[in-house]
Amino acid sequence: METILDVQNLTIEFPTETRVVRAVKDVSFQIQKGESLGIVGESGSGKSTIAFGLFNSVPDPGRISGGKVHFFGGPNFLDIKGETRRKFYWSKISMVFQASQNTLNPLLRICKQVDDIAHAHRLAKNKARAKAFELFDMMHLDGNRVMNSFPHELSGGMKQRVSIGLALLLDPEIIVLDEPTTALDVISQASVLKILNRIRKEREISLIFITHDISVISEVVDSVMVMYAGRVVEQGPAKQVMRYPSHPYTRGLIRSIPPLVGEVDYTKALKGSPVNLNNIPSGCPFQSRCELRIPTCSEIEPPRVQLDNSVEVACHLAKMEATSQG
Ligand SMILES: Nc1ncnc2c1ncn2[C@@H]1O[C@H](COP(=O)(O)OP(=O)(O)OP(=O)(O)O)[C@@H](O)[C@H]1O
Repeated sequence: METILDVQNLTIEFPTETRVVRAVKDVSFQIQKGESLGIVGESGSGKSTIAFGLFNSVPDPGRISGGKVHFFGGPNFLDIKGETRRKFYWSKISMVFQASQNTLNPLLRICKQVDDIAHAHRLAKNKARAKAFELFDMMHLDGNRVMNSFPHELSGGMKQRVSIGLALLLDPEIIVLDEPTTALDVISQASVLKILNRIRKEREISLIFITHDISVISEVVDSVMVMYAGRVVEQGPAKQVMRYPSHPYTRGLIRSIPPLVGEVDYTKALKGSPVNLNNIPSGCPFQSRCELRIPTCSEIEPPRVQLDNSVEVACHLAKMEATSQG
């Protein structure tokens, strides 16, 4: 298997007036060619900041204070600057931003936006348009109608599929999708995910899905990384994590998924709210919401332990269970 992306100990900080907020702490993961990874966690857990980190474009006043990002076994991408870095985007790795349908230029017909991308990357206009037709067709869009439309003439779901189509225009090898389906109804969500999965398989593209909703991606990703307070609390093959979640937070996220039929049981929902990054207690950042906490949880931050099922988890209890079984 070819490693397409290797992220090692990525740490990203936002200095505030009183202290430095560590929005992403020591995050490591790898993606192989054609593989998909889901990054999951509640709002504020650091998911989007990781994506900006991969592109070395963390918004001010943020800064990457540690770690390395290697694409295709190359040098640390965080050391690469200027034009080389810019060219790399879109052609090798591209991103579909949160509410990306709103990032389409409202003043330009879609065909003009295709031309702009072609121009910026020195691609022949007719080739780019032909490719866009092909991609829109794959996204179940009527190419003629879409190409001649202004964004406001398209529905939210169509615009989202156009954005994804545009992200594929230069044949990137990795696409990062930040909440790609949040603005869509359930049917459009399922359809967009199905299409993306098909494209991934056909073209062997690697995908990173970022979402707060674990139910959205559980069926379409190979592996899952669960984030809490900027840390990875559980990470491993999606089937294992979904079937046998080891971290109490992951269990809470899964229990909070509303059933497809019947009443929503609010007693199962995750209790409390995410920890304030300005004021993380010592020990485990999840301790105040954890029903299983033990004294050690308020004293020592749990180290990551590797379980038998290839899952890594940062929880004292999981570590104790693993040790007692092993
Ligand atoms: N521009 C910024 N200035 C200051 N702090 C920031 C900035 N962007 C992010 N942060 C900090 O980083 C934390 C993580 O933000 P991030 O957007 O990565 O979370 P997220 O998990 O993607 O949530 P959401 O789904 O709501 O975007 C925030 O809670 C905030 O403390």
